[in-house]
Amino acid sequence: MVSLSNSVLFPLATSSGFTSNGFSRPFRFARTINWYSSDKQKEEPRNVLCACMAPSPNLRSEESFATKFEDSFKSEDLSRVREPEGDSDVLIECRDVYKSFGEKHILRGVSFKIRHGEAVGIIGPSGTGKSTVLKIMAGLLAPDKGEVYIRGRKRVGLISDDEISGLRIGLVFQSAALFDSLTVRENVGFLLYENSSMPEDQIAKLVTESLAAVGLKGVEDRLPSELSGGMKKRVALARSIIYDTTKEAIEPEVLLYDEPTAGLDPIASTVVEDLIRSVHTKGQDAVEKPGQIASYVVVTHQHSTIRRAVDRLLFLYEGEIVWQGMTHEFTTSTNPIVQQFASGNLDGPIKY
Ligand SMILES: Nc1ncnc2c1ncn2[C@@H]1O[C@H](COP(=O)(O)OP(=O)(O)OP(=O)(O)O)[C@@H](O)[C@H]1O
Repeated sequence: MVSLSNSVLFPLATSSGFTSNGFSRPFRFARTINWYSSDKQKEEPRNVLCACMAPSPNLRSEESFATKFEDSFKSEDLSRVREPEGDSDVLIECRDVYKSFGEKHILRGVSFKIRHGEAVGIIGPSGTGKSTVLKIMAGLLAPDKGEVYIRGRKRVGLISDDEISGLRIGLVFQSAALFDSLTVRENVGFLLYENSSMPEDQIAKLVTESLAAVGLKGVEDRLPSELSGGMKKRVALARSIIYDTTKEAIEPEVLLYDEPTAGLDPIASTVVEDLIRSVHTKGQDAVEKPGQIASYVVVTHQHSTIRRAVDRLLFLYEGEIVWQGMTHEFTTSTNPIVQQFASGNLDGPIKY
């Protein structure tokens, strides 16, 4: 399976199954594709893999989830935070994860769990490693030390074809790096064109519906270069929510959004935030239904995104999760790091 430029959906991927053009099947689009994973890292076009695994789901209802978290994260001091009992609904867990780039020690013992039904935000100062955490969760980067568990099973290194399907993880990258030589229709429908047996007119219909869901109409035949930055982001989101409707049941899916509203005007941000909420299906409704986002994680700096699209927050600072709590607890926190970040004050423990 293939991951795409700005949005990625990756049920199963094989490190060995890719051809020289980066795709495991004869490629329908003959034009050259350049893919860059982010603005920060202009990289060579590359193959990105993904996928997942896991035991059969034993997932709890939305109600029990909500109750657990209300109870569990009242306290903001990490040493006092109680973990909810039972881990049967944990979809992704990072346990004591370390990651360095050369001399830069970015992550220094990051631990957290993403449970079925959750809408989690990761916040923290710039350059603190939030995108790195997402890439490690997605299996695009391997931790130097520590473990990533996908539905209770330890992932070994990067994603590989040895793994058993059981959870789809999608990553919507920070930049709007669509395939520049493909039309919007081809970009949004890419996975279906390449990996499904759906007829092209059916895919085209789904593309139009996905675009409509993000507030775009009549752009199917345009190239990315003919779109504004905000429109490109929305096209990428449309691609992240499209799915094969001919499948009866698939694994639950976790979507990871890297700054989905950065650079958008306030109204476009609201459209995207509401879309993120709308594709999220909690509880039993999300179990083994195609196209349902069981949980999602958003890296963001935007207050509106935190308010509208996130229920629980993880605060990453100096390589560790220094605070976590429900969104409504963020602004009333007495943690000096959180207080400084929430107020934007120059004085405080965070030094720039
Ligand atoms: N592939 C890489 N090679 C070298 N350094 C990297 C790589 N990826 C990230 N970094 C560095 O790791 C640090 C953390 O980057 P990351 O993008 O995860 O931070 P972030 O918290 O998401 O930042 P921002 O909020 O500004 O987007 C930065 O100093 C970045 O330059």
